[in-house]
Amino acid sequence: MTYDPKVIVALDYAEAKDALSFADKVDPRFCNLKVGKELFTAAGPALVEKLVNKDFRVFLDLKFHDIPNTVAKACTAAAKLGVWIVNVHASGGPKMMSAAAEALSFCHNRPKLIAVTVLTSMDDEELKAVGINTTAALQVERLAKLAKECGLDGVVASAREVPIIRTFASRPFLTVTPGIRPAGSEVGDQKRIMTPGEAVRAGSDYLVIGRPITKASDPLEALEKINQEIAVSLS
Ligand SMILES: O=C(O)c1cc(=O)[nH]c(=O)n1[C@@H]1O[C@H](COP(=O)(O)O)[C@@H](O)[C@H]1O
Repeated sequence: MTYDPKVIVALDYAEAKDALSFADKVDPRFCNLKVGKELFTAAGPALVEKLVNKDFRVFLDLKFHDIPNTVAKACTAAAKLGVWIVNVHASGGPKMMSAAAEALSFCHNRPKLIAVTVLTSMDDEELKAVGINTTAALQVERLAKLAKECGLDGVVASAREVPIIRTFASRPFLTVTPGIRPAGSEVGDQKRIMTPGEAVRAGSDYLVIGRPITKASDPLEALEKINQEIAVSLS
């Protein structure tokens, strides 16, 4: 594959048919796709394999967070689907992350393994509510360092934290950033947001974008506009 689109469209649909209808209209040159908990629970591995067979790079976003053995086995099962990226929660700890990385090292067509640091829907106050008395930025820094030490390929964080991550983890360590909101779009439940242009200027490798595309009156036009904003910001 010679193309490397920066957008990962979050296919947060309730049914396989909606996801497939979107995938039928877009070209893998213009976006990657993400299958998350809602769609995977409804449609399962068969849908993931269909998207992979359409030549899309698929990020299977199941955010595994369990004991090391369970997460390692779940990652191995995900690898068998031919996905591009799988993820775990960094707060599952270093033993869990290392077990996942080790399990994947034995897989044919090894997917990239990335760790969610602090969900983009959380701010400092939410962190405090779960007993983490530091800022989201410092917690992202701590967990991203841990993920790197455990041999992961990158992290999920907000684009706001990418410059901090880049001080200790240069490419090819990946920064995958949800919480992307084009200017004027609805913020919804996201807290640590940036526009597509700001995110790529901050150094984000891939931008995870759901509702601003999937809920737009014309999703393809919304994707095209975002791709244009990214191209302008990179030029
Ligand atoms: O791992 C993720 O993809 C993820 C991590 C995170 O911290 N925040 C976050 O929003 N996501 C996912 O990114 C997508 C964002 O969707 P929108 O808020 O609709 O753009 C959703 O599918 C989330 O599950």
